[in-house]
Amino acid sequence: MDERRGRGGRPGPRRPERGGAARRPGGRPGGARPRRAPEPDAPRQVALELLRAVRERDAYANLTLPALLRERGLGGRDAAFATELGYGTLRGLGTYDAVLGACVDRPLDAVDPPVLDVLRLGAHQLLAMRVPPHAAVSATVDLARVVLGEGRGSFVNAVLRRVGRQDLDAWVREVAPPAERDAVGHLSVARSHPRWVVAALREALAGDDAELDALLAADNAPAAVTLVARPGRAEVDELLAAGAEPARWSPVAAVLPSGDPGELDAVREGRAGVQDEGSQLVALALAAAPLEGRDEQWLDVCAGPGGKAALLAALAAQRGARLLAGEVQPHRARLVHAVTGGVAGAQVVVADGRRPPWRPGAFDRVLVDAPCTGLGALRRRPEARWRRRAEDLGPLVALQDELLAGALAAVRPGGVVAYVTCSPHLAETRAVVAAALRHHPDVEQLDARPLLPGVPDLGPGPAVQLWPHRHGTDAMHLALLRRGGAAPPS
Ligand SMILES: C[S@@+](CC[C@H](N)C(=O)[O-])C[C@H]1O[C@@H](n2cnc3c(N)ncnc32)[C@H](O)[C@@H]1O
Repeated sequence: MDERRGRGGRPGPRRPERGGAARRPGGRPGGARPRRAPEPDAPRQVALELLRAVRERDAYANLTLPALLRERGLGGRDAAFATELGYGTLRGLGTYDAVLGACVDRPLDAVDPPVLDVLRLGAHQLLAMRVPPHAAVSATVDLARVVLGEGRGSFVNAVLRRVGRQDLDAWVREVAPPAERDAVGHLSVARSHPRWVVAALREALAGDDAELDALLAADNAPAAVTLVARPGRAEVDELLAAGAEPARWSPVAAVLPSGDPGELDAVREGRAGVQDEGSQLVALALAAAPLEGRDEQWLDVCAGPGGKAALLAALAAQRGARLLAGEVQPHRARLVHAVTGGVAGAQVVVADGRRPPWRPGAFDRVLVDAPCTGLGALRRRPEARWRRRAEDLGPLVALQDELLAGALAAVRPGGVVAYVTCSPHLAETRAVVAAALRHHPDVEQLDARPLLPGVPDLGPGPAVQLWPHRHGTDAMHLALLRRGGAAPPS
């Protein structure tokens, strides 16, 4: 099929309706109307601009989309539609490209990238949204005509008509390798994750393919907006009174079912914040870890942008302890300052956790929330799975090893280090901890599971592994390590 062939499109002007049938304006008596370009459909245009920004500028979708919505003045249902279309298309790219590959008679990388963006948007509407098929095709073709020109419009029309000939399940049966022959390849296409990511998650789930399927499906669903009431500064009841609902696990969490969290007083005033429940649970676990002797100085080695630092600083202040938050990037250190600034004893310093300015052995509790692949937070970052490469692992693991060694040097004998990643990848979790235990014979790993009271299915221990499909949280990993030796007097 040639995208430049023919001048397709429908006769006469049409206004694409979001989610509904294309509507014809009232006809004029007496014959032909001059041909007009279709009117732009703002939510679809916004979704298309989002795809382009991610593709061309490596933009972060979760930062770009809100700005585009503001710029276009979109709110309410239009904003929700643009969000579902843009984020859903980015998440589903792997599946949609496999389908489109069967509908276009050339390799997809020979299709102009802007045309491919439009085709992907059309495929998402046809295969995963409740948009009537004729409206999905006509509104997307109109978008192509407005943005790319008439000839591209007829190419898009022809391809999307092929896509629409069967539903998603039928397409997956046709284009994915059979699960019996290639389970990883099948799930990679069916659940739209890169093959190396599926293989890594499968290993982390000990090869249980039913659980793996549930995890990959959970990655494709938007995460709930979870709030944290920072202890001593806000109460969960205040969040509930403002429209939030009780959360499942964290005693300081509430879930906001709809609306802008920035409109809640407690969030605007920094007494509460937006934070995944898994992140809350690992910070609460570090604060609750049993400790002999002094409990005055806490350290967060990798604090930016500051979600866990804000919670730890509040918990420390309640007990008369103080948090020092380190962060290597100055602009991220400023973000940490913004969320911890009002808390007694909290301090922020720009520092490299591998060559830190603080005294060895000075801290009683240390958090190292290490930079990682982020494979546990794919629900929140629609494009992240396509951006990460398996080759990123080596340098990240080397950095994680060094940062954990730095944290173990910073903690006093008898003190506790929490090693945390928002990735369940075994190379970033179990292997990093095993290497640290090998290199530090005086360090013992504690069973972290009892420190998350009431949370089931945390894995075989001693580390904790949370999962989106089991707990509704990001896939946070927590290992708790205690440095040996006699505790200093309190
Ligand atoms: C996973 S994020 C931490 C998230 C943070 N704990 C929170 O809850 O908001 C990792 C952070 O480590 C920082 N980082 C990377 N290398 C570092 C280093 N060598 N020393 C200190 N911080 C580092 C990154 O800039 C990033 O802000």
